[in-house]
Amino acid sequence: MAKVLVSDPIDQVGVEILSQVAQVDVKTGLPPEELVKIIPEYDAMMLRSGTRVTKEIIEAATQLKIIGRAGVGVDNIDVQAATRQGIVVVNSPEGNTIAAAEHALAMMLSLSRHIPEANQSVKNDKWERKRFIGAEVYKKTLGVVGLGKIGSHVANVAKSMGMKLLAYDPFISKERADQLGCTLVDLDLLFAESDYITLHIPKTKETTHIINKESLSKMKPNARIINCARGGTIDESALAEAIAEGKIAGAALDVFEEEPLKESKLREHENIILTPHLGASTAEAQVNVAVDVAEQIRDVLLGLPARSAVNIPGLTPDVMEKMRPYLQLAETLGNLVGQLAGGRIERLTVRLQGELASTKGQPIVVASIKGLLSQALRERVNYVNAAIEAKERGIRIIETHDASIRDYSDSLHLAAQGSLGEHSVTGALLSDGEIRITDVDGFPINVPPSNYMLFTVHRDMPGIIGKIGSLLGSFNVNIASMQVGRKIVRGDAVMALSLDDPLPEGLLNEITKVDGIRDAYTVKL
Ligand SMILES: NC(=O)C1=CN([C@@H]2O[C@H](COP(=O)(O)OP(=O)(O)OC[C@H]3O[C@@H](n4cnc5c(N)ncnc54)[C@H](O)[C@@H]3O)[C@@H](O)[C@H]2O)C=CC1
Ligand SMILES: O=C(O)CCC(=O)C(=O)O
Repeated sequence: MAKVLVSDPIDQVGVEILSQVAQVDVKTGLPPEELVKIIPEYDAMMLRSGTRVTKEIIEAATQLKIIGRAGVGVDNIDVQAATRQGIVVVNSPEGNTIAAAEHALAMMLSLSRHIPEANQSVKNDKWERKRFIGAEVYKKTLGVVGLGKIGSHVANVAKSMGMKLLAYDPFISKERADQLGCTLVDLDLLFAESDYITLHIPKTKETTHIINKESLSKMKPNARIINCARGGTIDESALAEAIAEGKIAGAALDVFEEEPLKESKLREHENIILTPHLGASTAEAQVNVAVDVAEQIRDVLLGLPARSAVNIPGLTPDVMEKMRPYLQLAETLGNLVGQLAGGRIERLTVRLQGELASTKGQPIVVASIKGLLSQALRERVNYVNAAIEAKERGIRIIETHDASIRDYSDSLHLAAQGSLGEHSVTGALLSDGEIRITDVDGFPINVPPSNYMLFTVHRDMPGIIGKIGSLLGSFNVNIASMQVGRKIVRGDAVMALSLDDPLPEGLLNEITKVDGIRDAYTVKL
């Protein structure tokens, strides 16, 4: 039975889903050295933001097939290392959207009305009504940085509270911003005009310290900043300094450069509100993300696709479902051409032909590479790491589309340059989804792929086929089917044989000695 490690607290419903297919061990708060020790036992891992899945942990995870992040951000996982090792990383892109948006809105109102300090004051037996004069958000300007799922919900609610909305997001169209009632502006204008600035961006190279000493100096003295997105997007010492000097009015932070927050000047100011990464911490969101991610882990352990994989570009379940027969075709042809071309492949050309030419090529290319590398890497190559493995091996991948080639209504042509020279194969799908190899090295044939195959290039002359048949028979190798393809009579021809048994050692050499045989290749599909 598969084993799943749950390394952060997740809702019980997630554990129940995982338990349908696996033994589930809930071990939270493990130190990294302990995690490295136990991770080799596990097939899957499920976590929130509390566990850091480092390269070291991934390299020790020899059985791991999937890492599930019960939440949005995967910045606590070394996704690159996981990809390299063929481990699928999934998340829950929408399960906690509302929770995080509502937390940001709660932070904005708490900042405006001094709720945390007023609460503390009453609990300290005081009644300080004059001390806590607040500000209304009505008719104030909210600058939303990052107009994705959470930013959009914040904008929607803020609009209904009568706020004016500015937004900065270089990847969002003006139409989408208009729909949300936001005016798209550049960052400097957003900083200069906003009374409230709320961040809803991932942490990237571009967004690291997007709020810094310089940007803080552009803000209004009454500006208040809210960050319920990612730590590291704000330069925390510059922020503490700006607030200490009265350059801006306050900040509310849920996320930090380092979590848990260590010694920090942020703690010193009354007009800074701090929460311990609670954006997703609602009962509803925790059920949503636990179900979403546990279902994906269950599916992957059952051999089904994951719906929100962050490291299988282009291969969403929809695409997988629609393209499955073509992906199978591509894998088979990749495997075949890889063996014909020998090891040390330098180049793979993938040509989508006929009606297939209008299809997005990337999934088919990835599947072809997976097939190509499958002899060398076996189960270590999958849809996650195929492209990266090819790149690291220096294999040039060329994708072309040609709608004018219509031998079959659609077909796939793969050519590979390897240590045995340049070889090509073409294949198509029959109406029942069966795969046919329709061309080898330019010779037309029509054979289904089979476990063991023998291909020969020979002179088209009487007697050759019989000789090969007898030779195979003398070694007790049974022929399941045989096809010959030629371009011209008595020129060169290709013979494709499906065999019930693998070729015994030495037989291939005997075959190449037969008069008229130019080349012979044995292939295992
Ligand atoms: N505090 C918490 O507990 C939670 C935090 N989050 C975090 O909130 C953030 C937003 O999440 P979602 O809205 O779900 O993500 P999303 O992917 O839907 O939206 C992110 C938006 O940021 C934009 N963006 C990317 N680079 C940008 C840049 N340089 N400048 C401006 N905009 C940029 C993208 O175009 C996108 O529209 C993420 O970092 C996520 O990890 C999410 C849930 C809970
Ligand atoms: O799991 C959590 O509580 C953190 C959620 C979060 O930050 C995210 O989903 O990006």
